[in-house]
Amino acid sequence: MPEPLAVTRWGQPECPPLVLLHGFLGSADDWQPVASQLGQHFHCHAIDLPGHGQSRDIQLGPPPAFDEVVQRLLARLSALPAFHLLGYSLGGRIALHLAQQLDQQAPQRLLSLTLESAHPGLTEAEQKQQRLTADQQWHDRLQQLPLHKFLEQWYRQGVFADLAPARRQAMIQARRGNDPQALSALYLGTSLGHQQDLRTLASTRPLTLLTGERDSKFTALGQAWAAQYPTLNHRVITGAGHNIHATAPQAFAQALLQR
Ligand SMILES: C=C(O[C@H]1C=C[C@H](C(=O)CCC(=O)O)[C@@H](C(=O)O)[C@@H]1O)C(=O)O
Repeated sequence: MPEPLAVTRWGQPECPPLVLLHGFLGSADDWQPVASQLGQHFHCHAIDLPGHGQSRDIQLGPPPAFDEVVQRLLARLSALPAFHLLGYSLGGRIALHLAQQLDQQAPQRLLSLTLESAHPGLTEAEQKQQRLTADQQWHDRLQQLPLHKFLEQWYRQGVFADLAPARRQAMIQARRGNDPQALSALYLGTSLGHQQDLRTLASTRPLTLLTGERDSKFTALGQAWAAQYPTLNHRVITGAGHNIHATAPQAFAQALLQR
């Protein structure tokens, strides 16, 4: 019996369950800025993904790993008849794969799907290969550099351009407890280069995408996705960047509750 994924629970047990999936380098602790507000409306179940947080020792097989992560999540959530699902960035990409599986197996179990700054998938084989190459290069830096130097480079990527120096340093400090070896399998196994193009989910179920006004890349992705699938509920959060729940927690919680 494989070790279960770690889960942190809070909020009102009598309220509807909300499952939360953090992003790369994160953990259940990442939801702290919005925990109080979400806990008033949901029974929150924040998962630590493989290699992260209290699931640090949970490892995955060779890439691609989306199916394996989805099976681990289904095993961890088997006691929940139905739940709302929220995923941030890498966690949102995993949430898309989980939603696809649930929609095929037991669609009634997924009460709603909300993505925060998550890519729906690449469409061309060449794009996927280029992404796999880029992610391998980031992986190699993660293994070779001191972690704080990796994090300095990581949080200077374009999607994090909104971060003021103090906020960037706080992000870096919050991530310094990670184990680069432990992070490796999830990062490579759930690379965007391995992800399916799951845009069509926006036409088969209610799907909300939140992007930050100051994250031009993912806001543009959301606008293009909504143009192709007008049923996508794309909300742009004013003043926020890629990590909306950290930089605009009030607006994030309000958008989630209004979805
Ligand atoms: C830089 C890009 O993509 C990466 C950025 C965000 C994702 C993530 O999980 C970040 C979590 C955080 O540090 O707050 C990550 C992912 O989805 O795997 C991406 O690799 C980009 O330009 O697409």
